[in-house]
Amino acid sequence: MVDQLPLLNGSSIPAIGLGLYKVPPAEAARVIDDGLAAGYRLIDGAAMYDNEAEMGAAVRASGMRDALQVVTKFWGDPEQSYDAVLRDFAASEARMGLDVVDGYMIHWPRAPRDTYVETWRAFQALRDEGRVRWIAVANFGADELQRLFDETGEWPVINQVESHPWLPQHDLRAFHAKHGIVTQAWSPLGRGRLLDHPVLVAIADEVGATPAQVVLRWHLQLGGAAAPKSMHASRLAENIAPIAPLPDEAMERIAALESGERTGTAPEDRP
Ligand SMILES: NC(=O)C1=CN([C@@H]2O[C@H](COP(=O)(O)OP(=O)(O)OC[C@H]3O[C@@H](n4cnc5c(N)ncnc54)[C@H](OP(=O)(O)O)[C@@H]3O)[C@@H](O)[C@H]2O)C=CC1
Ligand SMILES: O=C(O)C(=O)[C@@H](O)[C@H](O)C(=O)CO
Repeated sequence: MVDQLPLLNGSSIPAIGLGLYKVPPAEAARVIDDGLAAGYRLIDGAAMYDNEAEMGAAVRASGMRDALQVVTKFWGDPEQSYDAVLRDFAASEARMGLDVVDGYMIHWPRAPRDTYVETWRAFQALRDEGRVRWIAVANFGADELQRLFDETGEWPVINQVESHPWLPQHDLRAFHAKHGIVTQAWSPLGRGRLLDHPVLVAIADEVGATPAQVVLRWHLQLGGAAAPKSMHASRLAENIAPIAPLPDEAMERIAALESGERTGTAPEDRP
């Protein structure tokens, strides 16, 4: 059983979810079926991933709808506004064919447009109408989160941000923890690029696990969630299989890998 992390709205999410970025539409049903068989109960989709219809169809066909949390995201380009949210959400809803969407996220703050607060108000309206269970954001900084709260009185339940041993995001994690926001890591495996790092390979060898399992265990021990992606059934199972807690000295060796290196787009590069 995967750990559950409490959300500010009183519900919870599984600490490990299934990422769908770059899963081709024709492969999405198979990947989701493999994921559900392995134990995933949260699916991290987005309008931008071009596989929402297949995600919705796989969930409807699974016979497990009530046990699953289906997440999608508002891309916000070419327009990020109150009306654009209502329009894009209706399109996502129609593609997925689900009665309710569990989680809806603002994909990027797009801070130079200065429309993320009105965007958040549209998210609140969708939640209040019962079309979404919980509302969240991705790629927000602490100042942007604070402004959402100051102007609307509500924190997002999750901020999904790039995080892995090269980019642990300690300051942002501390801000989240102070306000009860869950940190959910995207590209939690550094897009697979850090899995052959000698330190991770050595720790994996010492604890009898794989480098991916060590990295995902590190995320859990930081108190956060993660949404790794894989096209392979064996890796999907590997990534969700629990391993024993890492000793403090292993956590310290992983902490020393911090370099600030990103494997994906920085928020300021998505204006
Ligand atoms: N909110 C946002 O802006 C963003 C959100 N995301 C979300 O985060 C999810 C995960 O991020 P993503 O960028 O996909 O990167 P990940 O860090 O999850 O890495 C995925 C890569 O690692 C490989 N991999 C996965 N498991 C293993 C394993 N056990 N051993 C070896 N290699 C492995 C995969 O290969 P293979 O598939 O061949 O197994 C793939 O190449 C996305 O799918 C998406 O849902 C991602 C980016 C931005
Ligand atoms: O996967 C996502 O959700 C994204 O937004 C990514 O495409 C992200 O923009 C990125 O890192 C592309 O390299």
